[in-house]
Amino acid sequence: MTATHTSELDDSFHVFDTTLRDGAQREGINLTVADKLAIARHLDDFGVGFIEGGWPGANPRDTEFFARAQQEIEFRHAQLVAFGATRRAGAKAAEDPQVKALLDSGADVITLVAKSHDRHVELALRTTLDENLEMVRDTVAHLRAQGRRVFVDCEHFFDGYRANPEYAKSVVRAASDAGADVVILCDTNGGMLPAQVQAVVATVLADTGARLGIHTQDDTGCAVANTLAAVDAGATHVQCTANGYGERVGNANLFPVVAALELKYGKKVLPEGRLREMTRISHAIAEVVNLTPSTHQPYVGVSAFAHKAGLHASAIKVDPDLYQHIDPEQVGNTMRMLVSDMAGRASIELKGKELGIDLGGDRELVGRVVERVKERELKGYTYEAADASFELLLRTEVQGGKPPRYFQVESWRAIVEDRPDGTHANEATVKLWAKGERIVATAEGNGPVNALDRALRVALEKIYPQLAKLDLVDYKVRILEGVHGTQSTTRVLISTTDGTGEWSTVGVAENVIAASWQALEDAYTYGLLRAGVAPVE
Ligand SMILES: CC(=O)SCCNC(=O)CCNC(=O)[C@H](O)C(C)(C)COP(=O)(O)OP(=O)(O)OC[C@H]1O[C@@H](n2cnc3c(N)ncnc32)[C@H](O)[C@@H]1OP(=O)(O)O
Ligand SMILES: CC(=O)C(=O)O
Repeated sequence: MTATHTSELDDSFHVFDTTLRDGAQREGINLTVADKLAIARHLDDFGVGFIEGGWPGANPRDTEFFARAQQEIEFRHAQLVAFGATRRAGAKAAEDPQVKALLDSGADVITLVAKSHDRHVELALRTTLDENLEMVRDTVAHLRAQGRRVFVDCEHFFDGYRANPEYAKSVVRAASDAGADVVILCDTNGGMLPAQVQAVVATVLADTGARLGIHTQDDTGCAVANTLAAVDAGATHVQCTANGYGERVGNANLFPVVAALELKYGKKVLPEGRLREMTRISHAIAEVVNLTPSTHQPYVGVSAFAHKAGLHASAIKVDPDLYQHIDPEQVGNTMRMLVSDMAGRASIELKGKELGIDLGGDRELVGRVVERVKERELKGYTYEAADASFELLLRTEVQGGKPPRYFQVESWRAIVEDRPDGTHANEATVKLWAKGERIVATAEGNGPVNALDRALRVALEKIYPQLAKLDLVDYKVRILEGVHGTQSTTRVLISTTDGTGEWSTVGVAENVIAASWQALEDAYTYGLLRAGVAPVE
């Protein structure tokens, strides 16, 4: 059995996470037992009350997960939940191997999925409506007799309620009367809207008196709203998944649901201080499932508190609350200023502050930076995606037009040789001056940009050994429509890391190699600045 539940939260409201069961049903997610254990630790750390770990007996991985989770994880907040179905028609729960596997999992809490839509009973289960009610009663009673706490997920509840409300409610009553602690109304096909959910939950609560929970899928884009509508109607148990992972388009996203409950409803659903860990935990789970975190996810996305419009920035300068619905720190996120051609003076001042560069309230200087950004963005540069190039531009203006410089390029050249056997040789030569020395370096690479990058490194590494730590981690090219009709320009964005941080730089030119060179030069210059190397005079 799982470790004793030690959370300071009471039982009157449940945050139930099903990332490891329904979340794992998302296309593209394929979790190992080690992944599941890692996610369970993150969810427990976040402070959810219940973690549905999977369907023991359905596959060896889920069976192993339950065995190992109970041995290896000391749950501080959550209780582990096993998921399975009601017994088969015409059999006894006590003799059903699937039900036995749920007990064998050792989980103290078991969620049973039950049919509550008459058509599903007849077509999918191929049994009678009465026998389905008996399957629910028998399975719940058997698990209760074995000392387990039971939740019942009423599959397709809302569609079933529309078709046959009395039957759908009779399934809720059967579960509750047999000893289920919570009966969860599921929008399995995800087709509901908030007003419908709210009305049905309120009626079922009034008519059955059962403790109700809510489980929503996001097929209408309303899973979070539907979950909150159910809470408004009296549901006291919400089933969600981290980052909204789940079957088809996904489930109700745990993070906005919990944030809304804590910050908008004033309900204490997490242990003290855990909400501030939400952004970190969302990203950590994305890392484990190997999916890039959505930048625009509410509350936890990197863009959730990123401000681009100049008018917004000018008000934020006075008070950040004027353009933010909460203080980002409440959920462990941070406010960011984006610099682009939509920026005004206030955006630049706030960005300067964020970068630790004192603009000293110099209106003329700030105005010059605004103009320069707008002028360069018109040519195709983009500074919201190239933070390091913006910082170099800002420092250049602060120093009266003198850029931070570590080397002076005399010339560069890249050659691509097409060979008769269809292969290509790429070679680049860079000639530059650094600390009074003229350096000529040549290198080969797997493409002309890679050859240039290597030649630049060869040229500079002896003088600046700090560059050895730098790695180019991303390279993006985009062809931009020409300002004057058919002529087009190329924009290159490069991301670089030194192992402790990452920065992006931009280059724009008619020629992709020239654009890449600009972005490379900025990347290396910024890397040296970050390493604390003093620019040469
Ligand atoms: C809405 C949801 O997301 S519910 C969660 C669904 N999750 C999954 O299905 C993932 C894990 N599932 C599996 O590994 C497999 O489907 C298993 C092991 C559970 C079952 O596999 P199989 O025995 O080969 O059956 P299969 O998947 O083809 O069909 C499911 C069976 O369960 C029956 N069933 C479906 N729902 C229920 C229910 N609530 N209560 C009892 N039986 C049910 C079906 O009628 C069908 O019975 P049949 O074999 O007599 O036709
Ligand atoms: C139980 C469940 O996952 C559903 O009905 O959607």
